[in-house]
Amino acid sequence: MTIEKAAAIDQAPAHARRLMAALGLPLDAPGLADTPARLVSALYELTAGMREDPGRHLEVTFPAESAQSGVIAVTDLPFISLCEHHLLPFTGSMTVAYLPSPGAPIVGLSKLARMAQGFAARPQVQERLGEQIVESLCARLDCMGAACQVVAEHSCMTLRGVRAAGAKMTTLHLKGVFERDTLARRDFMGLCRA
Ligand SMILES: Nc1nc2c(ncn2[C@@H]2O[C@H](COP(=O)(O)OP(=O)(O)OP(=O)(O)O)[C@@H](O)[C@H]2O)c(=O)[nH]1
Ligand SMILES: [Zn+2]
Repeated sequence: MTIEKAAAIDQAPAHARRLMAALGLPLDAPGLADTPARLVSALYELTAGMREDPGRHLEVTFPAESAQSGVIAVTDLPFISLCEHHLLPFTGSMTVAYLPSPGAPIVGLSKLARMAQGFAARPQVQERLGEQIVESLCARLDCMGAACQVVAEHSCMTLRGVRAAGAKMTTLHLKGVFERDTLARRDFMGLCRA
């Protein structure tokens, strides 16, 4: 973080306090005294992906054991993101996959999760999140394609507004071989949530 940004974040609890005051919240109540600072701290944590390049996690690779490998996927990957319209969380799970080019290095499994969670830790819409994940895989890895399914519950839609408790959004992004080849797509869809 730059010195300018460090100074700005120091001011943030005072701004949060003004926001709470404008809402008529009882700032003098003992339980709320530290809430402005906690709110800033929580939002800072939930936007950590703004302060990193999530794709850098894909730089840790290993030589492939054999020249021909199949689809590599991580399934049921949990994530927390912030809806950019309301700054309320949306949470769920993802299936993230890529097909390495023959003989190309493969990436450490946890790095797929770190990369995906890094893009999630930004103000997002779900569609962009899935797209950034497949674009990052295709840009950083020697692969024939990448795919990502995201299934999430948006609290802006379940806890407020239309209050559609339990409603979920599903998005699918397919690139390269997953877009062109029905067999690769079928393999991927077999790994995804129904
Ligand atoms: N496509 C898409 N829409 C989203 C996502 N997150 C939130 N939204 C929607 O963004 C829209 C914002 O609409 P607005 O009318 O500006 O906001 P609002 O008045 O709070 O709308 P309501 O939620 O209907 O009360 C809402 O329909 C949200 O459900 C997302 O990841 N993808
Ligand atoms: Zn929202």
